Amino acid sequence: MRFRRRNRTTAPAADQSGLALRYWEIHDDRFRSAGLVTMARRLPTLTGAALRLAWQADRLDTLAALGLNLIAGVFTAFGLLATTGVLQSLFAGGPSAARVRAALPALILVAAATAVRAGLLAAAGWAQLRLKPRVERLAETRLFRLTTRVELSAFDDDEFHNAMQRARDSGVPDSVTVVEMTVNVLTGAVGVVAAAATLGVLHPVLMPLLLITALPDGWAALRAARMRYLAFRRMSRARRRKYMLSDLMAERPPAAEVRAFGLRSFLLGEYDRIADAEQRVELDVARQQTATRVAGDLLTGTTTGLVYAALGGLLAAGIIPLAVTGTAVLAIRAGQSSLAALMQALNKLYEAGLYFGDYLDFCAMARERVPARRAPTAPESFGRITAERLSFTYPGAGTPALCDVDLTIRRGQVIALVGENGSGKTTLAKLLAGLYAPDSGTVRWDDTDISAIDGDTLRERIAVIAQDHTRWPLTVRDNILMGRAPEEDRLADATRAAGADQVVARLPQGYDTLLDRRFEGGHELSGGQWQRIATARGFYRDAPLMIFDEPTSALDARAEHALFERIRDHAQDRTVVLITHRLASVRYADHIYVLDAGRVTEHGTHAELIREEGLYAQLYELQAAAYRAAPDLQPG
Ligand SMILES: Nc1ncnc2c1ncn2[C@@H]1O[C@H](COP(=O)(O)OP(=O)(O)OP(=O)(O)O)[C@@H](O)[C@H]1O
Repeated sequence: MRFRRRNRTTAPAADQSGLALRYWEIHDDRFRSAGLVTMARRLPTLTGAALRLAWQADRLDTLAALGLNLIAGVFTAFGLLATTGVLQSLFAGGPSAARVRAALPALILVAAATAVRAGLLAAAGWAQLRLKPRVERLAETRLFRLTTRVELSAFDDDEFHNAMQRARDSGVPDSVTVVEMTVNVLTGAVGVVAAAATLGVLHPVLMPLLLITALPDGWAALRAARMRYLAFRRMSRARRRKYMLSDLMAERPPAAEVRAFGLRSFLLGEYDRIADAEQRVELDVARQQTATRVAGDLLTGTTTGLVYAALGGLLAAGIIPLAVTGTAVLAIRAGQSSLAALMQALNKLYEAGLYFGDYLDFCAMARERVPARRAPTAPESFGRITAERLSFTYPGAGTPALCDVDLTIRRGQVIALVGENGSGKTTLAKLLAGLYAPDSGTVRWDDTDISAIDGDTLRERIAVIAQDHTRWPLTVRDNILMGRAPEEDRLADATRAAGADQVVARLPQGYDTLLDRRFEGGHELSGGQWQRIATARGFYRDAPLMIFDEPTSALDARAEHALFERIRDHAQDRTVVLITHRLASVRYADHIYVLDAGRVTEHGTHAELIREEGLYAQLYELQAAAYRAAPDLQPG
């Protein structure tokens, strides 16, 4: 089963409940795969996968959970057969005391079988409980191992997000349920087989009667489970939207803007709209489920009545004696309760299997998007980086973000990427950093095509200070080290180079200050202070290629000037790609590339580009004119 591409409709469409759908409500045509027959075919694979997961989580507990349940089943059959001995002795002729005495050995066997069975089931239950947290942890760890390795473009894909959300929401918790229910199905099945075998030994006609009583209930339970799952899938996009809105209303970062822009009623309105749609679907499901359950109960009552009538008929016709009829009633009762447990477990297994199937599908989908490990590692450094005819379109975007871009960077140079908003500078930087793979064209480090080398080792050699850098809710130290080994001297150098030393000096616990106000003792930084910390992170990596994307957008004039000076100093033995709109600082770059609508339209030194009188000259002149416009405000 694979994810099919859904029609990416943005126009409102009507659904079964008459709702006008928005983009987050569009149907998934994979609903058909939740059918009973498809699912029945898939169950062995799913239970196999779940048991493998359990086996990897803990072999001993898996063996104990399965094995002890099986042995307990043998004792169920044994106890039932011993009951026949008790009843036969009790229904035989002679004085009551003698009959009770005769029944005593069989009675002791019944008691012993019941006690052993209870002990075995308790031990199996304990093993199951121990298995639970381990399986869940393993499933979750596997998920995060994949989500942190998949190619970056997966995060631009709505299908990937939907699948990931479902896998996280229900797939992970239900991996445990599938394991648990597989064991319960086995337990129930063993109980049913024990009761059926007992009935078979008593009289062959009795065995099918037991099965007839279970069918209606099983049918109703499976149908109800399928309804719940379909509703869950149908609303998965809406749920994502709802989570997003709840984060906007209850998380710290947007809290100030929610108030400043008076967004409260807008957000609550959107939330209500989605919650209403979700509620309508849920109420609909509740109604259908109740109807199904009532139908199932009616049918179960009827079939049970018929079974007892048949048993009475067999007794009246003298086909089975009274003692056997008594045991048969007990065996049918025991079998029915095992069947009910089996059906309940099968039902939960079916339902959890649907969600666990989503988890497995997501893992398979993510695995396909994990970049292949390549043997060649990235060179330690380079003499020259060349990009040739690079083109790239974001997944689902109509127009390319980059088109036939050529560029050369020599070691030790500062290269500037300049252009208006949306011209493709950040995208080009991400391609140079190996974060996105180009659709066509190549990036080479000397003669090595970076698409042929291991991505992780390549990124080790590159420091990217992103425009939208993450404000990690960690200590200052961890924010700069980013998991690398701590070296106090280098940490101090990097912090100083980024101008973050003044920030750290003012913090109550210095490098150990937690930068998250949501926790006690947490501290918040200003935008510019955060930017200095992010820059220090880049300097600490000490990579041969450094990419600074708008590193001074939040800095004051003095800090901006100082940072550009330091970036130039750093470029002496490293190479810097600088993206900035501050053209006064760009003039000192060794080479400037001007991008316009994803293409390089001009390149050269500052002086050459000014002489060319193209886009760069225009933008530079605009900024310079802004300073010349008020000569009376200029110093001196
Ligand atoms: N993740 C994405 N998915 C789809 N389109 C994107 C994505 N990121 C950027 N784009 C689009 O690609 C184009 C280039 O964006 P990019 O961020 O490279 O521009 P930029 O030159 O860095 O802009 P700015 O100066 O505003 O930072 C834009 O049209 C933008 O809308």
